[in-house]
Amino acid sequence: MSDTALHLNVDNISVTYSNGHTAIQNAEFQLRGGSICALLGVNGSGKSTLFKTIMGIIRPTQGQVTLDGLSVAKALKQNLIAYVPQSEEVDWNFPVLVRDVVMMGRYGKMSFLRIPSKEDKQQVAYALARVGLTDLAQRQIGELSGGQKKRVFLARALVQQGRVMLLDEPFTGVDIKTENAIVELLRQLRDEGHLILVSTHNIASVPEFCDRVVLINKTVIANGPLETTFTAENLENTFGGALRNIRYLNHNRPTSVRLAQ
Ligand SMILES: Nc1ncnc2c1ncn2[C@@H]1O[C@H](COP(=O)(O)OP(=O)(O)OP(=O)(O)O)[C@@H](O)[C@H]1O
Repeated sequence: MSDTALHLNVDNISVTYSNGHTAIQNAEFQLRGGSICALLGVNGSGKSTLFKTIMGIIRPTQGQVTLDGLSVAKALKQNLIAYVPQSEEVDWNFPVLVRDVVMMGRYGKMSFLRIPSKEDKQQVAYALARVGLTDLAQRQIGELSGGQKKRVFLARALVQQGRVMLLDEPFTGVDIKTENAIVELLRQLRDEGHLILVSTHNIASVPEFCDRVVLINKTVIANGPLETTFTAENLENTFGGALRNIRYLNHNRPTSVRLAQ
């Protein structure tokens, strides 16, 4: 990893919603570019809240998030962060074409008139090809399958060319072929120096493509390289009774994990 790799610093943040509920308390970890990190935790453990805080959608009540020393607001202005939200957070009835949703990822690079340049159009075409959606560019987003919808937002994040990519449950509702295609794309982005933070409930797939893990339950239970952090003990501390069928390999590292229904 080069010295120029980007640094994401989550510095002792706490987040309390307006109803008084504290979703994150004293969470702290650091990540660097050129890695794929899994964000793991039970339902309601604060994963989406953490993403939204890193994206500047929610302000922490304590602590701060910085990227290469920049505040989130400044990092966003420089288009450093791209976000692939959970599907439920998107209004799929909004009448807009696939191509236009992807073009939204270029808005930060356009003048206020938002007239796409040749470069903008080329980037959109390239991103659509990279996620295998070229043939669906003229479709309304509401007319896509679950997996295709995910890929539209991946393409939008790609054209933004952010150095940090946050993916909230990118594998939910997608078939195995699409999951493999997304994983391959994430690997390529990692190799290009991007920092990928991905929340997933598919714990069994984590060792296949992640180099690091952050385990959370309101606060950070453990974080670090896969080899030392993705351990049965840490997973049990994070998921408790929800874990079943852990098969252990060397070094106490699970090779196969299934969550109880
Ligand atoms: N807008 C909100 N106002 C109040 N509480 C909220 C709000 N959004 C989330 N919460 C609460 O904050 C906690 C963390 O929620 P969050 O959505 O971050 O969890 P998550 O780990 O992403 O869950 P999941 O795996 O189910 O997507 C939960 O207890 C949730 O009920």
